Amino acid sequence: MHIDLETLVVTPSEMAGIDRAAADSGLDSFALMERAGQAVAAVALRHHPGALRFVVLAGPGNNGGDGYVAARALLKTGCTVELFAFGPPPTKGDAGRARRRYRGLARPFVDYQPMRGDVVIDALFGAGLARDLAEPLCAAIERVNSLAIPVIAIDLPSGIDGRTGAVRGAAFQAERTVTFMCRKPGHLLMPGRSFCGSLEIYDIGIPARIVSAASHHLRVNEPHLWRMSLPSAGIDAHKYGHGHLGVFSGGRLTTGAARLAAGAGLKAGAGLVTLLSPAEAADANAAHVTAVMVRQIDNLAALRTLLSDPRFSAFALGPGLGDFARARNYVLALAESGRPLVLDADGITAFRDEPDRLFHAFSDGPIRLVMTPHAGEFARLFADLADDATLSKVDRARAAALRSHAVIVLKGADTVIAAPDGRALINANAPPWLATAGSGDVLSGVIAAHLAQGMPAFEAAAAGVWRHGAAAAAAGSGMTAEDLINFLNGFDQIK
Ligand SMILES: NC(=O)C1=CN([C@@H]2O[C@H](COP(=O)(O)OP(=O)(O)OC[C@H]3O[C@@H](n4cnc5c(N)ncnc54)[C@H](OP(=O)(O)O)[C@@H]3O)[C@@H](O)[C@H]2O)[C@@H](O)CC1
Ligand SMILES: Nc1ncnc2c1ncn2[C@@H]1O[C@H](COP(=O)(O)OP(=O)(O)O)[C@@H](O)[C@H]1O
Ligand SMILES: [K+]
Repeated sequence: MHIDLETLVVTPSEMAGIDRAAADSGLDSFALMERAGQAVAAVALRHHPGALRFVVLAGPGNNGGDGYVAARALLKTGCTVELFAFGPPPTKGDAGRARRRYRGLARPFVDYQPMRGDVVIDALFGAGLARDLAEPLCAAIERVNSLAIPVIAIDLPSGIDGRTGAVRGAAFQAERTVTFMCRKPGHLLMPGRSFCGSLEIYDIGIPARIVSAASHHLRVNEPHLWRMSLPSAGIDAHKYGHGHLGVFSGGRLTTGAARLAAGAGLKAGAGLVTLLSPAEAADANAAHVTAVMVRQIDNLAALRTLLSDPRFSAFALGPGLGDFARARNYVLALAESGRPLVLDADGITAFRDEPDRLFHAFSDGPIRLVMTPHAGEFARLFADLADDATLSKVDRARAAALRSHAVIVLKGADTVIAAPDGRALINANAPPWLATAGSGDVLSGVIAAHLAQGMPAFEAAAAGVWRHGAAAAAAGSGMTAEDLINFLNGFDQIK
């Protein structure tokens, strides 16, 4: 069986379990450290063959142990190497052994004076970072950062929490980070990701089955995880075979957001898309669309009539909607109808005073609600989860999915997609220019188009987030939300 470590993400505590399982299976743990440190030395030499001196900053644990191995390997090649030890130098275990085999000088950390021309090997803390860094460490790290000294971080830039991606006091702004076996959440979640520089994942020889057995369904969002759920376009395809998506429009002055979602839905593959518009905005909508249709829906009775047409296969509600009472009534009617729904923006905010009513409405049967909040909208429905500083973004999205019986797309530079069954993905293909007015509306439309075509909710959301990021990358900086729609690729072009 092929085990895919490429997309797997393991937390530091899972990694510690993997370490133990590897040792229990008879693997030589010192050999793992040796390979880790050697890999770091090789990376340092490959990228900085002309360094004036390599400065290894070694901590008291196994991250430090990797640093002693790297220092020994670099010394052997004739480089200038200086090692500064923070805290009590390791005496026991693999790190103690690595320290004893290093024959160079180990000076106290406080003696380190950063100089231009240094290349720092950051071996202070990795997976074992347990608390905020104290002041002398923070000051030293900030000094290295301010001099723009290249830093090669071992496992994680010291100061980055591997579980949450948070900065614990201060962190090295690494040029590159060398990690082992697979990525950790701190490499992908913000702000951690922005401190890692380019990431190299090195296989130090822990069997894949041991790594995957200890992990808990967290992965990087990549097409092969959902490609098999994509709708296929047969030669005899009919437009209704690709579903009919209904997108609810806001009032007279706020119709643009729904039109972005509707346009994106059509481009993303829905067979038909209809804007469901209040009377006051129907003309404005009709004047602006061509392939997208417009239908007037002014009240619950009209919506119920529409829902009696079984060809409407999914809905998107929220972008630019405005009227919260209307939003709640419509959402509850949609829940009753059993149709899948993407709930975004005002559709989410509409339930801020009674989130349980929303969750209850979708609590039975297969998952058919996808919510796409940014952090602010998330806090409106899940205030306790948003306020709990001990939770990572993954923990938050997972807990919210479980509570709401919905797929949660918690947006941002590091969008997390989570399902009630615990599956979670971190998205990593979105360029920063995706943060532009209306791009969230486009995302709602793409995900809703996938639902309309019958994709399961988690895969629909994951594929939507990825296609959205890929479209932004293809559109390039300076794009607008309208441009983004035009750069959505067909399913057959997803590599
Ligand atoms: N998993 C694997 O298979 C492999 C893992 N490998 C490597 O092991 C690394 C994990 O090693 P690790 O568990 O020893 O933790 P590590 O990051 O060295 O830190 C722990 C030390 O730091 C200290 N400390 C913590 N926070 C602190 C703070 N704020 N301020 C000051 N001190 C603080 C803490 O002290 P304590 O909390 O006990 O007081 C303890 O002494 C991993 O990142 C990878 O590089 C490789 O060798 C290959 C195989
Ligand atoms: N720094 C960033 N890098 C990449 N993508 C981002 C960044 N910030 C936000 N995004 C993405 O941009 C979109 C913004 O959506 P949203 O917050 O709803 O804005 P709007 O309401 O203007 O559409 C989301 O898909 C989000 O994941
Ligand atoms: K480190």
